[in-house]
Parts: sequence; structure tokens; C-alpha cells
Amino acid sequence: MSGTDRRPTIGVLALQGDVREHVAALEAAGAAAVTVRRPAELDAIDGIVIPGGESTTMSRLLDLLDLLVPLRTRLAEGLPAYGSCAGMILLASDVLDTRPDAHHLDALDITVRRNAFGRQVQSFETDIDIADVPGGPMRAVFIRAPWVEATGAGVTVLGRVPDGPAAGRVVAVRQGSVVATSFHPEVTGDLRIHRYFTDIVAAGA
Ligand SMILES: NC(=O)CC[C@H](N)C(=O)O
Repeated sequence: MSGTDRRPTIGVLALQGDVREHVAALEAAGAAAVTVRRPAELDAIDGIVIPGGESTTMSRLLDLLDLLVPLRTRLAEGLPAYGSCAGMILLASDVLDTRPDAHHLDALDITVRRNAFGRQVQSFETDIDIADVPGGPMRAVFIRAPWVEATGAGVTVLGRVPDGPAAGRVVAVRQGSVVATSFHPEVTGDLRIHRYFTDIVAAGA
């Protein structure tokens, strides 16, 4: 990012999942979005989005493409990150109900339970108030989503399921410049989470 261009460059991890939707949402939110598939591409970004998809598949591809260690290192050095759904799982420090050989990135001090909502409510939508994000409740789309079962001391809860069988479950969190949601704002056209993250990246870039 140069002095005249205030648009931060945000990478979207492009191994699998809904990459295009995040690229479009980031561009619409005012960021310059680029896809990331190779370790060298990590050098050119001010922040990264890890999309929804399948966390164990992404974990395997991260390993196969030699991205796991460089990405974990960049995150440990403070690279801002936003993860939706599978991206939340990958950013977590602890994951329940996953494959024993699945890797995660340890960027967010949370315990998440994968596919937590169970068979009856695997995919659903609801309106959720997100702390720090003004403008009223946000339509939240959940697709075989995780929830957050425990948060470390530095983690702020941004949103919970308001009602129904999973009422009170934590589904949006922030720790410093790392944000995660169990749901998929990239599919609704509501750009507020992407703007929120773009502002976090711009503040540090
Ligand atoms: N929509 C999603 O990203 C689903 C996440 C998926 N269930 C996983 O475990 O990775």
C-alpha cells in the first residue's frame, strides 16, 4: 500500500471454497483483493481472508502446497485475518470433532466445534446483532457451521445466536486484528463484516 493509495491489499486463500464471493465482497468494501495459492504470495498482502468450504480439505491442501508453516508464521507475526466458517476452524487454536490429522493455524485463542449445529439445523439463517458493527442486525447464513465453545482471555465475543435450539452460542469473535464468523457474510451482499475487516487491515497496514 503506497501513501496515496489507502486501499489495503487483502489476500483470499484460494485453495478451495467460496473464494470468488470473498474477492468480490472485499473489492466492494474498498480493499484490493488478490488470491493466495503460493507461499511467495503471502509477502504481498496486508491481511488475509480464509473462506468457507471444507476445513479438513483446506488443511490438506495447505500442507501439500507448503503454505501451512509460512501462513502460520505470518499470522504469528501479526498478519490480520478474517475467517468465515471453515476459515474460523482453520484460524482456531483448538478444534473439536475434526479429523485427527487436520491442521489448524493457531491464530485465534478459541475452541471451536466443527459441524456443531447438528443434523436438524445444519443449514439455517437468522438475524444477529454484531458488536462493533453498527447498522442493525445482520442476516447470518450458516452452512454446516462451527460454533465457538470456549474463548481465551484476549478474545471478544462479537455475536451469538439470538434464539432457537442454539440460542446463546458464540458465532462471531475478534482477537486483536483476527476476526472470525461461523456464518457467511460473503453470500448475502451485506458488506459490513468485510468493511469492518478492511478497516482493521487499513489501520495496521
Ligand atoms: N460452510 C463451511 O465452511 C462449512 C465448514 C465445514 N463443515 C468444515 O468443517 O470445514
